[in-house]
Amino acid sequence: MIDTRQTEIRSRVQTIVIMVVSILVFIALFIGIRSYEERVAVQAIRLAIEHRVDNVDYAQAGKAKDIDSLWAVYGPQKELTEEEFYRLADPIVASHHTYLPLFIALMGGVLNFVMLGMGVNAAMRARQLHKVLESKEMELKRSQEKLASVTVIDELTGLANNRHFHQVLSTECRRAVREFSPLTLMLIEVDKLEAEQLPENFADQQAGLIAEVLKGAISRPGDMAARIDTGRFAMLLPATNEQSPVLADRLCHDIHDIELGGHQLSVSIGISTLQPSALLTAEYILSQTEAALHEALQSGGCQVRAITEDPRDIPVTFSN
Ligand SMILES: Nc1nc2c(ncn2[C@@H]2O[C@H](COP(=O)(O)OP(=O)(O)OP(=O)(O)O)[C@@H](O)[C@H]2O)c(=O)[nH]1
Repeated sequence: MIDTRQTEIRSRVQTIVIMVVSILVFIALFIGIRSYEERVAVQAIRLAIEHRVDNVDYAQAGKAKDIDSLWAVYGPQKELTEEEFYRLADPIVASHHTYLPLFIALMGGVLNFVMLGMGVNAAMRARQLHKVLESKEMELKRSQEKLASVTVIDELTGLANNRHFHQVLSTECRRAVREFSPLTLMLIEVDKLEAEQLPENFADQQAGLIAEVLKGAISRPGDMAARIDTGRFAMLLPATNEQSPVLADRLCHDIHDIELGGHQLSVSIGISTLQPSALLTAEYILSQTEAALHEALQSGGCQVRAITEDPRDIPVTFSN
């Protein structure tokens, strides 16, 4: 999120600092030129007086920066009265004064007004831009949320993601009951490795390899492989009968054959094949399969546990 307040405060402070600095620069210029003019006038007066006064302390007179200090040098000579001195000095001073310092001061004032206007204008435009940006950010956020809600693919593995899996699971449960067909669900969990430190990205690479095995294992229309958590996968197999543990065993072995970074991969699998009945809901088949997986994990991992119903045990069907 953009911090509008901070940016506004910063630009205001910048404008004020620039204005203060420029005012100081113009004051320095004004004073500098005034004193330069005065020094030039002083030198002119010194030259004008020197041919009228004897025993002048030239070193002191050369150092005089303004008219009064020049008079302090000539005054003690008593050869010039103060009135005479200033009568001589005033026209010289007047002829050396220009309107340049005044012009600079005026320019400084005008420039500062212009800068103030530009600063105010820039602040207003910045505020407008921030408003536009904020609304665009909101739009982007809404689009991202919308996109996330329609995304069905797990980015890491290319399998279905957790949300999509749960949507399809509910649909398939209802379809299985309506079409009087068995439904198989497999939950596959990565076994914990007995290693102190695993290579970087190990978990991601492991997930990728397992996903490849799962994708390669199924070919029937309607089959679905999904990654539903960091180290957890699911296979949803519609119209798949109680022979399904054969497939689970095969997967378990195939994954165990894979080596990654010197470690042999290992998974535990819980599988359940349920026949169509009033019990067949997403929650029920998930809980059955979870229980089977839990047993496989509790038994030391790298194995399959199955809960399968025989079609002959389920006498009733219904449609929903
Ligand atoms: N849904 C589904 N189930 C499968 C698939 N492959 C195997 N199975 C299940 O695993 C069981 C044993 O598989 P296999 O040893 O390959 O025997 P199969 O009966 O020849 O399997 P198919 O060639 O897929 O008919 C099958 O009876 C199915 O229950 C598959 O691609 N999709």
